[in-house]
Amino acid sequence: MGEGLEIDHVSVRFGETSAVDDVSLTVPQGQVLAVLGPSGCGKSTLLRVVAGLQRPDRGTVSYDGRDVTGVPTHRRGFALMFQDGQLFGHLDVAGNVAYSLKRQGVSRGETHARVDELLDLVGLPGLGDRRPATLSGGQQQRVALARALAGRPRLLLLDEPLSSLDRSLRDRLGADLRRILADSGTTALLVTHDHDEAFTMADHMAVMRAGQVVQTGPTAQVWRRPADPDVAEFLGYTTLLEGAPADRLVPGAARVALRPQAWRVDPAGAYVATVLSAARTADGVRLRVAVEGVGEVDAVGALEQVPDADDRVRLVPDPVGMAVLPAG
Ligand SMILES: Nc1ncnc2c1ncn2[C@@H]1O[C@H](COP(=O)(O)OP(=O)(O)OP(=O)(O)O)[C@@H](O)[C@H]1O
Repeated sequence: MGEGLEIDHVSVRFGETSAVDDVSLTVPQGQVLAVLGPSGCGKSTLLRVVAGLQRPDRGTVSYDGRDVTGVPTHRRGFALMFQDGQLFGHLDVAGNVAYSLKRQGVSRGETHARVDELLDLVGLPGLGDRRPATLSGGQQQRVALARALAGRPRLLLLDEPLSSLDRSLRDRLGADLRRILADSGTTALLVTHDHDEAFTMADHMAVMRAGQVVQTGPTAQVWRRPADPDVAEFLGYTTLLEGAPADRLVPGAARVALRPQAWRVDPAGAYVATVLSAARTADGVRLRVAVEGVGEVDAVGALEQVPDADDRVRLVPDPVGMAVLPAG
């Protein structure tokens, strides 16, 4: 049995609802696994089982080969971090970070040094005497991470840690958290409904649907090779091509999923299309077009040239926005 977390055939029922249905997953020592799925798929329940806050009806949770299914939360050596940080407002930043160290009976001097080290790690040196209310949302999440890491947990459990932040901050902090977890060698399980959050923070991904795990693998691999159309749609692919159009785009492929970025308006493009609709977005123009010999797809263009419905445009396909799916 390997080192790290092992979830083995875990099921949880609430009355008629099968919240978690025979889920098995492993998170090897030092790895970050994101469990990605829509609201209600059972990911929070699964996280609660791992944390020891929910007893499974079936199955076991083990760490480093030891069954911890019956071990109380505070004796598992795991730490939790939630979407809204949940810092103690009456304590300053240092007091928040030191919280678990005090409870563990760590000496004052050692606590002081560890708090400084953790505030450095999360990019907030010197902010120890600030109150949480005087920090930005992103800074508060960094403090929450420092607090979670303080007791050197063998496993960090993260429940949508970035979802209360705005988009640009989310991307930046996500990349920072990934680096911090890697630098500290932390083993982590992240649950989220946001594919960007999963992608920025984790090396490996498990996609859940209706209580079950439907795909696992390295994040880039799941991204490039979604198991089925539902997974593809959940990952942000907006169109599915099957049969001849798929084969025309990617020779030999039976099904191809496309992101809007898979087609770019370009006068030099080899494909001819009729514009069905066009809308301005912050990143450019988003089009729905009917491509000759392919079908209806989304496309992107530059804001300088917003076409009208029924206009003819030329398009260049971009493989980066395409994923080949197994035949259905
Ligand atoms: N304590 C409970 N009692 C009854 N049903 C519950 C309970 N907790 C969760 N459920 C149900 O179990 C299913 C899975 O819920 P869960 O919260 O794990 O999903 P989720 O993917 O985390 O969703 P969200 O992202 O919205 O939190 C849902 O159908 C939910 O209604």
